[in-house]
Amino acid sequence: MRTAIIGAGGIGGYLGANLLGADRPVTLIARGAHLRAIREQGLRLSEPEGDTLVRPEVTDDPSGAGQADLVILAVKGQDLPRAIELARPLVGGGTRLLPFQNGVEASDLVAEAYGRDAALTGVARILANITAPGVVTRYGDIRSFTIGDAQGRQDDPLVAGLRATLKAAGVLVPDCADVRVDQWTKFLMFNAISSLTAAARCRLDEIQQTPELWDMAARLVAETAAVARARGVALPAEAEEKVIAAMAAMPPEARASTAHDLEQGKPLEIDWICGAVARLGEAAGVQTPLSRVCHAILSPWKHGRPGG
Ligand SMILES: NC(=O)C1=CN([C@@H]2O[C@H](COP(=O)(O)OP(=O)(O)OC[C@H]3O[C@@H](n4cnc5c(N)ncnc54)[C@H](OP(=O)(O)O)[C@@H]3O)[C@@H](O)[C@H]2O)C=CC1
Ligand SMILES: CC(C)(CO)C(=O)C(=O)O
Repeated sequence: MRTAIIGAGGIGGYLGANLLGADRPVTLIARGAHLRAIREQGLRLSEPEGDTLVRPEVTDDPSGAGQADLVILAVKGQDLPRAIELARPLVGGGTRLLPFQNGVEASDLVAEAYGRDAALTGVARILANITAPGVVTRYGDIRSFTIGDAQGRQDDPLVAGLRATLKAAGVLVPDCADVRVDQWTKFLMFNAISSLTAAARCRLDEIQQTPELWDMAARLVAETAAVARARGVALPAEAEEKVIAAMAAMPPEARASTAHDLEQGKPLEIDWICGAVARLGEAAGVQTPLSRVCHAILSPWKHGRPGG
């Protein structure tokens, strides 16, 4: 399986290093100082268990890279439309494209460009980021990647083959009856912690200890669940309760990547998170007042720190 990965950060760097460590052919599409460092020194994946150094083919121009069996789209939501177009020379008749963005719309965007059969659905649960040019660091023990076809099913032989390849490379790829349900279940949690740890600029324990904020978290979970159900997603009846219990058990210092991006003055994925809940809710006739407020509060920072 020839794999191309667009975006060599937390997700793409982790998956690329694992595949390369298992001698699978991978081309990374990277840019800037990270690209130059990977080209010169290789890509280092630093994990609690130790470091792995791999020397991938790396480029910012996939036009000479040839077609791939699998293209992993591992950029932030706001960079996905550009990455989907950048993938064109990598895509042939049998190529599948696997997006891992937070939110619930990536697979549909891929399907619009390349057709529903080519688009896969991916849900990433991991804590990893670029800590220096050429270096991706993973924290803690969460690291799983739920993968299905565009409908969220895993029984397609190609999806089974792809999961087997990733599993053989050491990547955790859980069984899942409906990956779209899993994606929305993560989104229930992510919209709440992304919106609140960013908008309130605080850690999860500070949200838990502030009754007004913990109440807002529960209401954000409920809004997202209402939008999911209005769109026909078969969330189990106890989904909200389970997500709130899981949020209560998360590490006290937890903050979503949105909060880290805000602090560092980087662009925010909010159009794909609280903005998406508001937009999809409006289309489905569901009120989402808190997602709207969080999106409005964070909007001045959407393209990075205002003024620079
Ligand atoms: N990292 C994590 O722990 C988790 C991330 N996710 C989701 O996964 C998605 C990917 O996130 P993550 O891996 O953290 O993102 P990162 O920012 O760590 O990595 C993305 C990389 O892609 C690069 N990039 C963007 N556009 C292009 C392009 N056109 N050509 C080449 N390189 C490009 C970025 O470069 P530059 O820095 O120059 O923009 C960056 O190096 C997001 O939607 C995120 O929410 C989900 C679960 C956990
Ligand atoms: C919440 C978490 C860490 C889970 O993977 C995440 O997706 C993010 O912060 O981007």
